[in-house]
Amino acid sequence: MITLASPAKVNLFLRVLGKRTDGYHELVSLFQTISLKDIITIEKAEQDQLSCSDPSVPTDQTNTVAKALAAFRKRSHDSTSFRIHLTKQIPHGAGLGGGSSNAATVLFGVNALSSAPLSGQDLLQAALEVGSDVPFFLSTGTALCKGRGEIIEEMTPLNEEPLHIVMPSFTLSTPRVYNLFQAAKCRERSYPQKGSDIEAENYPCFNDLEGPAFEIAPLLRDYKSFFLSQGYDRVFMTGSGSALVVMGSKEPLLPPGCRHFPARFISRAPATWYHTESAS
Ligand SMILES: C[C@](O)(CO)[C@H](O)COP(=O)(O)OP(=O)(O)OC[C@H]1O[C@@H](n2ccc(N)nc2=O)[C@H](O)[C@@H]1O
Ligand SMILES: Nc1ncnc2c1ncn2[C@@H]1O[C@H](COP(=O)(O)OP(=O)(O)OP(=O)(O)O)[C@@H](O)[C@H]1O
Repeated sequence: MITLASPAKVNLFLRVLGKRTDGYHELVSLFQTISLKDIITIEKAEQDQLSCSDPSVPTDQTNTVAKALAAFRKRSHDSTSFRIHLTKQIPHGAGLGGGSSNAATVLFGVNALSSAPLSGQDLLQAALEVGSDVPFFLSTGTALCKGRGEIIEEMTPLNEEPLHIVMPSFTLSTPRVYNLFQAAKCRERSYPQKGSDIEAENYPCFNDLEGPAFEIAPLLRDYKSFFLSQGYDRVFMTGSGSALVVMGSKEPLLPPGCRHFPARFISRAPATWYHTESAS
């Protein structure tokens, strides 16, 4: 049996360039893994069995882990069955990529337990089949991502920064947020075009999806203003929301009903996976 950490991500900046003919949006985003994590155990078994500590997460074929197993088998032609258990701590519908991270972690784990039939490139293709955010989680933790998110420029780790994830009592649907995105309503901002242009201690923090997300959930705009009024200068939504990121070490005062997760940036060494103890 192996036990692996499955970390959340934040999008430190997320620029949406426009809608493509295939329905997806073209992005440029600085992705970073953080210490908030799920724990996944994987072992070989007589038949597939998926269980989860959170009863609100489906354990059928719609679970990203089941999709990852199917994508692995399609390429490896290996029919070994696995018992997989997810201990969830990452809130879902949050823009923290929890389901995507679980899928990448399982791709890494079953490939390792099966003596690595898939190459790194095969794993990336299997990952993209599951979702746009999944390939990033096969990186070492800091990357400038383009395209749907699958064109990954790995970077050296950024400076350690404490942050706070604030999770409202409501979630947001990724397709719904993208559907409301209007490029014309977005403020033009300059952003680094290459990973090598990004400084470890100085990078922009913004999210072009805040406009549509705040339209769906106006409370989120009030929450952002509330944190800015407490003196934080970097407050932004991650992914398609609904979680907000508040950068800084001081613990923020929370609006009623919100949950709070202190976190920090993490990375992994190539050829290993995220350690279960490397997260808070
Ligand atoms: C918002 C982010 O989390 C930023 O990292 C991602 O772009 C979302 O990635 P994800 O959750 O893996 O999304 P997917 O499962 O691939 O796509 C769900 C839906 O989101 C929309 N979608 C997603 C990614 C993208 N680049 N453009 C899109 O328009 C599409 O409507 C798609 O049908
Ligand atoms: N392994 C999984 N973990 C969490 N949710 C899952 C998983 N598999 C399927 N889901 C479903 O996917 C939905 C979105 O979960 P996820 O954690 O990926 O959201 P998210 O934080 O919005 O992610 P993203 O940033 O990738 O859009 C959940 O509401 C849940 O029903």
